[in-house]
Amino acid sequence: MTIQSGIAERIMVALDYAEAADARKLVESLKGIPCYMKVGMQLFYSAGPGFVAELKEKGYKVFLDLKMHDIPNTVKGGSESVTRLGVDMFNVHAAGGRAMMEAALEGVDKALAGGSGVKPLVIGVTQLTSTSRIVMNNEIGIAGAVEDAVIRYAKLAQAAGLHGVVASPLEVTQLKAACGPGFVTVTPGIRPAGAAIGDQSRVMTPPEAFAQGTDYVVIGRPITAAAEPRAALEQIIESIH
Ligand SMILES: O=c1ccn([C@@H]2O[C@H](COP(=O)(O)O)[C@@H](O)[C@H]2O)c(=O)[nH]1
Repeated sequence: MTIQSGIAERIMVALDYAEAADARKLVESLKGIPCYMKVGMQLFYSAGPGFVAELKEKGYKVFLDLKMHDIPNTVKGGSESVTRLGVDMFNVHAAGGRAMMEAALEGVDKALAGGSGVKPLVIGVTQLTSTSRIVMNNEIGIAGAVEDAVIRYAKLAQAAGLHGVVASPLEVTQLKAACGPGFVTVTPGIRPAGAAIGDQSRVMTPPEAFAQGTDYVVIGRPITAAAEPRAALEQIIESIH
């Protein structure tokens, strides 16, 4: 099939594997499809920066999804280090507060001043897509609707100078209205019709998510757990047209 690169470039494939060899096999099976690759904590903690370098050598854009959340000085140092890896995007928890997010941007600037060439997008995590209203209200202790909490976090992230947020596609319309169309939305919680929802809570199908105006969708298991991952990704791309 002909791959429409415009859409493929906005699909982030979550390489959630324990072994670099398994992630490598998946990447090989998707060869020629210009998707974004997402490296999360499972793969990064086992395979390390070397795997990010491999993906960059293969020409992929890389979202390093480590969701930093610590005191500002530590997040500044972490951000400096991941910027040096040459990632195109990384994230920090907006719940860490404005000073912490500003420190992340300072870390990026420090790495760039030291000669790292790529300026990554720095994205704030709002409410995880596995969090339902009941969990947020009764366990985490944040009152009100999830959308309201997401918008509050997003405005804080924007005030700190971040480029966008991770949220569910259900909040994209409100996010774009509150923060402007240029504020980047990265949306996991994507499930093709009929796919198992698993531990996700706030979900939409790929065409629905793009219809909301999201910039990027993050898709893991519907691709990685499919019998034929390449065919699964191709079907998702096809469904969006
Ligand atoms: O709120 C969030 C933030 C990050 N994720 C990550 O996205 C993928 C989703 O994988 P699926 O298998 O498609 O559920 C995964 O790597 C998460 O760590 C998220 O789901 N929600």
